[in-house]
Amino acid sequence: MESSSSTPTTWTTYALASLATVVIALLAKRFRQKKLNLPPGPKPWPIIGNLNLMGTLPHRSIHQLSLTYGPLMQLRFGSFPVVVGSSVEMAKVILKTMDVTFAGRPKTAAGKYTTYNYSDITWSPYGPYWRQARKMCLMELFSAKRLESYEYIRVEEMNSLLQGLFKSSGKPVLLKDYLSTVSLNVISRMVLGKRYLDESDANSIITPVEFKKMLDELFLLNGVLNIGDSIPWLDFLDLQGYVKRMKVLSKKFDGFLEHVLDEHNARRKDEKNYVSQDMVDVLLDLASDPNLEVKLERHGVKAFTQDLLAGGTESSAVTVEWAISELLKKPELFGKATEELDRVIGQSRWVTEKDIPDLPYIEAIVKETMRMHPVAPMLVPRCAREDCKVAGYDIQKGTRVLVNVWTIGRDPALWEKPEEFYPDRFVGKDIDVKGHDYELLPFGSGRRMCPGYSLGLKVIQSNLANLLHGYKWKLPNDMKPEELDMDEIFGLSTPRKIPLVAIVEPRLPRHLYSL
Ligand code: HEM
Repeated sequence: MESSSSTPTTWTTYALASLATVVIALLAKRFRQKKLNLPPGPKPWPIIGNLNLMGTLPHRSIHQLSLTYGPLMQLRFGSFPVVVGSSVEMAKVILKTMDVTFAGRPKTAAGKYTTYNYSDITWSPYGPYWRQARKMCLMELFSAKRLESYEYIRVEEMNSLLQGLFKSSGKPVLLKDYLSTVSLNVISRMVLGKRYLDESDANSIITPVEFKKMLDELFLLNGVLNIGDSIPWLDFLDLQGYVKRMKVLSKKFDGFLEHVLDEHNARRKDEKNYVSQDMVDVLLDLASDPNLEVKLERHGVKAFTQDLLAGGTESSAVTVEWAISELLKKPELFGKATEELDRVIGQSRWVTEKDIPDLPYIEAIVKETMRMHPVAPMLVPRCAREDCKVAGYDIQKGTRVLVNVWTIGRDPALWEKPEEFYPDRFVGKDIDVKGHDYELLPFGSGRRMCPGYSLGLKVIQSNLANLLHGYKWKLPNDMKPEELDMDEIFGLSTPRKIPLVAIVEPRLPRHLYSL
């Protein structure tokens, strides 16, 4: 009897106790959140957060918002807080003072599906695997010695660009095609040991056109705002169809990379006095090293290889195309560049990489192009690895962190007439692009800074210098400079929306073009 009469009381007690616990937990959470001093930002909508405020060019939408909410702003993309730094001071805090805290990368569908489940360098989380990858970049892949040893490749490929343009003199040319062929061939020969994607190679399993399309798709898919990344419970619907495209793309890349690794492994096995000749060889050597701190698996070698091919191809071509476009809009600047080239180099030879430090105006054009058209306008997203405070505001662990270098490049407090393409602003100024001048960060800064920046810069500077040294440039069909469209499209890189078409005429003695 006693037990039966006490049962309902016990249940009621349990139920009340549980309810009280839930209420206390909810109140505690609310109380904790209330106490958080989050950076200012627009009020988020339920479910979508602030995604409704993002236009087709998110860096521009975010720029507009930062004019209202200030240099440290918090947005919400679906379920995730996103903090944006938009000033030199904030860039310095995020990329230098608190670099270790913000050295993570968010988990995205692109990282999962297109980079072998985050096994590449760009999307791998901060930790021993990524640290080892960066060490390899520093010591093996991009050491000054190795880059110098590949100079002959860069020269040969640039020569074929200059020759190709000579053959098309007087006719409209699609500059980007020429530029991405050079970049692709340079990086392909350095990383894979040969052009691989040579039209004339009967064994080639992929055409250059197809491969460039794959790289364009990779850059686009790595830069898009995929709804499933922001609203995980909608992920399975793949509303924009991006995940499907990622899976198709990764299959294509994998087929190609498998072929590359098989060929390299065969040579390692068959050649008597085998020595490593290219970056894939170096990666395979490292993968077979038993003393490596963290094992590098076959899929890791493929992921790194793809990263290097992608990082090395698109960005340099995009930057040179923007530079020539800006000059065509302000043709009087061609004269300043050629005056310097004629004075320093003369009319009897081409420009070499070693000449670049003697060509401050060319360097200034490159910097000005990177200020106005940074390839990655908000760098690559980072992720807070722990709760922390920036400028007195609370930033929660897992927050995605962007640095809007596009906004910094347009800050009127830093740049006079920021909308104007004016390379002279850099002449005689001690500002470089190597990650310590926070007003100009096209390669980022800190631990996650672009490891390929010195290669990228070499290709951009020497290609641009020779394009200006060797050719006169004009717009086709008597197009006026003001009619040249300067719209961009957003992805992981930010190229011209309408590729540049221009007409070139040689400006050096003819015999120099038989390269
Ligand atoms: C114009 C040329 C280039 C530009 C403007 C550029 C820009 C960038 C930027 C902005 C980042 C992100 C930095 C950050 O998160 O703070 C990055 C990362 C990276 N870049 Fe580049 N890049 C260029 C060329 C290259 C080249 C030539 C390679 C390799 C061949 C390369 C490989 C990478 C890799 C692997 C990362 C990821 C680094 C990490 O997460 O630790 N890039 N690049």
